[in-house]
Amino acid sequence: MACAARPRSGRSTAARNPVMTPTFRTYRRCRVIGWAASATVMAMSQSNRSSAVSASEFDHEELHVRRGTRSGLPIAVGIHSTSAGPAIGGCRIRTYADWRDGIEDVLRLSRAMTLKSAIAGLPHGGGKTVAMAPTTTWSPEDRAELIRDIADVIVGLDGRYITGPDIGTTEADMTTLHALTGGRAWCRPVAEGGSGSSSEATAQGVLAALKAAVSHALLRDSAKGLMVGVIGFGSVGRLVAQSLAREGANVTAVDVNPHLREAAATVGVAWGAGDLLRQDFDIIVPAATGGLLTTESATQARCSVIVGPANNQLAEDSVADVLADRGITWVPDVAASAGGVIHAVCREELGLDEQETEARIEGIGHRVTQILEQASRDGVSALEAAWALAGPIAAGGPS
Ligand SMILES: NC(=O)c1ccc[n+]([C@@H]2O[C@H](COP(=O)([O-])OP(=O)(O)OC[C@H]3O[C@@H](n4cnc5c(N)ncnc54)[C@H](O)[C@@H]3O)[C@@H](O)[C@H]2O)c1
Repeated sequence: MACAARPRSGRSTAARNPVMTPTFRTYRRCRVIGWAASATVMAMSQSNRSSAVSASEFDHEELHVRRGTRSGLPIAVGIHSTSAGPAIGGCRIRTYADWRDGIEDVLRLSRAMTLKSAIAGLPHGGGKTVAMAPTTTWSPEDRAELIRDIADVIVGLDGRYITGPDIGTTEADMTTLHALTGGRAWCRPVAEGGSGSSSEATAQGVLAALKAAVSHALLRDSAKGLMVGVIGFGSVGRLVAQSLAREGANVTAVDVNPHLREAAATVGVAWGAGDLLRQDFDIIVPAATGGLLTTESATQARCSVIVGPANNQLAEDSVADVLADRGITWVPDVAASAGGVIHAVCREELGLDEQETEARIEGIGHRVTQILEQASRDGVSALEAAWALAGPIAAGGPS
């Protein structure tokens, strides 16, 4: 049976900080370097796109936009902050309907990485690479040229940015990038000296975050007997679903790939249909792509807790207020999804063993409790509480 949502008091962030549309002013804070820099800014200033973006969101140290000399494809690297240490964040290769979506992606994702690193207590700021793949079919040779172009951009950043895998890149790509950039790429395969796949560590972090959220919102010490909907049965989603089913939760999963249904059945996970967010569940685990939570979907959501690994779950920051106002406990994805990056940093940089690394990942639960308690105490959204807690750390202050 799904639990009732609790309303909360307090003024919304959106009310205090009016949202701005992207304009020249929004972007001028970035040090835009490289190909089409001024065109980028001007095109954005003339754009009538309706997506709303807060001005502070794009307060980046650097935005590099280059056309690869071999591939001819646009590559953008956003460095949001290096205050706490070199910026870290994955390398995404994907097709965008409009190149401005790629720029927006790199800015949003690199900013989120600053918050994620700070919440996780890592000595790093946030960065991201977005390489815009062609809409037409391309060959493995074309792709290899793009990887070499990406390496050139990273080398040019003199150690201010370290990359890793993300949508469209693999551990094998990290082997290539590691070799071409003098080690500024993490998560090579374990056999090659890297920390390998981050999926298990990410799932462990999501489970720690979920336990903290269930304790805070539902006053329970486990998910046993609760109804859980998992959206996305991929690498992380299936590990989370399987673990919760083993714990005694009633787990239902959906995925756009219907072939995963059999795999779900073998681990005791039911297969659902339609939009789980609009169905009765205690907990929803977003484990597919970003942007699941819009003002509309947040208004119609019927669960008590939302916690999952998907990056950029909020279509815009103000959705965190909609969720909080409706009494839905949303765990910021920057906290819930940090297990993977904690694993990479602990294993590849800090020299910790697996046991010490696991303990650091479990610490996500403690951070989530802090965020949710502060949000309740101050009557603000979990996103605002996360920035209040981690903002000073992200700026290089005490942890
Ligand atoms: N893998 C990690 O270590 C890690 C770390 C941090 C964040 N994340 C984020 O977590 C999410 C899941 O990561 P993953 O590694 O499991 O990815 P994945 O690609 O293995 O799995 C994603 C799954 O979602 C499904 N999917 C896509 N769109 C969907 C939709 N609209 N509805 C239902 N299912 C849909 C895909 O078919 C796929 O099975 C991603 O957003 C990723 O960026 C992953």
